[in-house]
Amino acid sequence: MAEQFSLSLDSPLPVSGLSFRADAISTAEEARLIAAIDRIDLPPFAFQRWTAKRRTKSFGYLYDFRNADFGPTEPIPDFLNPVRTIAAGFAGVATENLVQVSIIRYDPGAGIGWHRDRPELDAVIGFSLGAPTVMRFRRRRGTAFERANIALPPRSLYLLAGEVRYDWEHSIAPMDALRWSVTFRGLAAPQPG
Ligand SMILES: O=C(O)CCC(=O)C(=O)O
Ligand SMILES: [Fe+2]
Repeated sequence: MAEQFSLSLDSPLPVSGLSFRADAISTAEEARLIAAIDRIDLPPFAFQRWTAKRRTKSFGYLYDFRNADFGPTEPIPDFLNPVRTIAAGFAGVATENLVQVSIIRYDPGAGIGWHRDRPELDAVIGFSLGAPTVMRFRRRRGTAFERANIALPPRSLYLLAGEVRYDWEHSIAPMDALRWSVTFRGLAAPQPG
């Protein structure tokens, strides 16, 4: 039978490798980021021949889901420097290690389906702006799924590393109000040999 966890902010985090910080940025910084993001052209996410409702753009490195190409792309814009520094401090890595960022705009009706982030990059560190949402986690256990949720209020920050990054999938149900996310990813540790 699948177990259902529900999380309030002062409960211990239910999945190993998951970290969370409320109020990681000020409301003024949130407004500054949203205004800067709104000046960027965010195309709808394209996967093979489909397009999704969420709009997204990556900087630093790009995994192109249309053709599975992974490689360098436009540099991370300067307006993201303050949050890049905060994300690095939160994850305990050097700022230069956060080589990729993806910006997503979820208009009403847009969500993100169950997935694990691509393995080309390592830690995943995400800021939430705008409407609050819930990130859902699941991992297969025999014939059922073990499940967990975390509330993502605006201006909060989460880190997915280790188990939650590699063993669990995550998703966000279609939103009913506008939300943006700014997600930094770190270089994977060099493989031995
Ligand atoms: O919007 C979010 O916080 C999650 C984004 C996400 O899961 C992803 O870009 O892989
Ligand atoms: Fe993801």
